[in-house]
Amino acid sequence: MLLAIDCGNTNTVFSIWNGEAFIGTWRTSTDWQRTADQYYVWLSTLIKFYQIEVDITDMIISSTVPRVVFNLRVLADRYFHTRPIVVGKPDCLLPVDVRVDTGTAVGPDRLVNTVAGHDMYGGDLIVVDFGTATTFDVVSSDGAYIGGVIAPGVNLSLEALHHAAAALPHVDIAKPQNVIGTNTVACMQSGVFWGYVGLVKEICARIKGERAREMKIISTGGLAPLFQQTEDLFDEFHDDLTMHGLTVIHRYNKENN
Ligand SMILES: Nc1ncnc2c1ncn2[C@@H]1O[C@H](COP(=O)(O)OP(=O)(O)O)[C@@H](O)[C@H]1O
Ligand SMILES: CC(C)(COP(=O)(O)O)[C@@H](O)C(=O)NCCC(=O)O
Ligand SMILES: [K+]
Repeated sequence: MLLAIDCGNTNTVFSIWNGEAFIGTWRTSTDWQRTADQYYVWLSTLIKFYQIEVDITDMIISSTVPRVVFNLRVLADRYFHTRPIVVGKPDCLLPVDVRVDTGTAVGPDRLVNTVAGHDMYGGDLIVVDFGTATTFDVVSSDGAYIGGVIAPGVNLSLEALHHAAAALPHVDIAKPQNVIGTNTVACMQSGVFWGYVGLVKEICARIKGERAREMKIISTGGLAPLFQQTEDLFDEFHDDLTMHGLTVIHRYNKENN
């Protein structure tokens, strides 16, 4: 069985797969100081709670936080006696090309999203991932990652308002009923939510313009469901796109490495 780990700047998601069959998924906050022993206690407790038969033989990691990889490697070695594939490392093969400026270290999550998008939807794609940051990954007709856009994340934008302005409270994001807010919280939610709708529309339109072609827009990430509530920003929504990409990359490395 495969343990696939997607570590973002906010959350780390563990998923277990038996070939193509999905077994289970659990989420913890990202903390580079968490040790291999702590991960194992947490994971084995959940597996026991759900009464799942698990035999992990393989592990693949994508991490936007380089420091967490050390303890995840120890987890693989000590508890599962396996050497993990780490996306972005030279010994991890990718089934797609990466066409960016020399020396650019593309976020591994963006590479994984590209592979998943290409596997599921072919080419000419824009993958929008609403995580800590909001990323737009542009996928060419042959499935290559050819660049994209990085914008501040939705929660990050709300946090920035709260931190910089003494009278603005901490606010959770929600879709506001109206654009004109009649209280502070509604005003802040409106600015970020509708501002984001505009940001997504404008950036996607300009990407399509620059590429001079129609492109399919796919959304994923923790906050993607929020924007599913608004008028057709996206052609597809895929909750666990990144996890799917990790299984594809794992299989590709098993077959070719
Ligand atoms: N179901 C949810 N409802 C509300 N906020 C969420 C949910 N899941 C994640 N978030 C928030 O969305 C943001 C992005 O989450 P996530 O996609 O896990 O980020 P990352 O991949 O960067 O760790 C975080 O600020 C997180 O707190
Ligand atoms: C842009 C990101 C911070 C997004 O990370 P996330 O929101 O998923 O935690 C991550 O992909 C990253 O660190 N990228 C490196 C720079 C690049 O992709 O060009
Ligand atoms: K992201």
